[in-house]
Amino acid sequence: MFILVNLKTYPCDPVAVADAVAAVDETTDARVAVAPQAAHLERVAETGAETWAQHVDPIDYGSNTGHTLAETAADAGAVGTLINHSEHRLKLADVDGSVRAADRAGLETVVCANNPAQIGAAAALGPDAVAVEPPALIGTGTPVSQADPEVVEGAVDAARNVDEDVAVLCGAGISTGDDVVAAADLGSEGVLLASGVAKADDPKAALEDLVDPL
Ligand SMILES: O=C[C@H](O)COP(=O)(O)O
Repeated sequence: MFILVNLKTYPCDPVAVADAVAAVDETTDARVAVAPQAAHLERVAETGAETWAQHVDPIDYGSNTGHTLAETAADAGAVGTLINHSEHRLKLADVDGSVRAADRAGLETVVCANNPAQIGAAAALGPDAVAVEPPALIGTGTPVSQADPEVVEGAVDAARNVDEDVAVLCGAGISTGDDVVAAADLGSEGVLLASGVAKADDPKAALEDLVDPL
């Protein structure tokens, strides 16, 4: 299982969480990675934790003020990027452009989408993975894998019907090892989560709980 921890703009210490990610990754067969804010990419990558960007823009080198260039994220140590999060929504053409930009820079891609229909569209753009996240469950602590299993199964089917090589993750409310096991049982190859780790009093203990049953 792939466990990708998105730090969003939560007021956590990104280096401390990254240290915990790196340490827990050593103890498990699961793959554990962290996605800090763009300004923290380099410091986080220096911990040795697998580091992802939260976003890259559909641009190339040039006159693009205030944007995130995929190559710059890669230079800072990112090995992958989220694209089209519910909290950073893109037009379909821009999702496509961001996937192309990430490919150009050698970044792995996870395109997020709200529901199975959008997952099918996202999978058609050829990312490495898609992640289904019902917006209503994000940040609630109610795990999509246990509260809305149909959406995860639907996403797995939708992606498989388009491109069997695109992995499917799920996210929203995931915070325990039981939630991760439930996601795996539904056909998900990973989970995308944030508050369960970024807002935890002890992020390392939260990560240990996530991987414990794997
Ligand atoms: O990117 C992560 C997702 O939005 C899930 O967030 P959450 O784990 O706080 O529900």
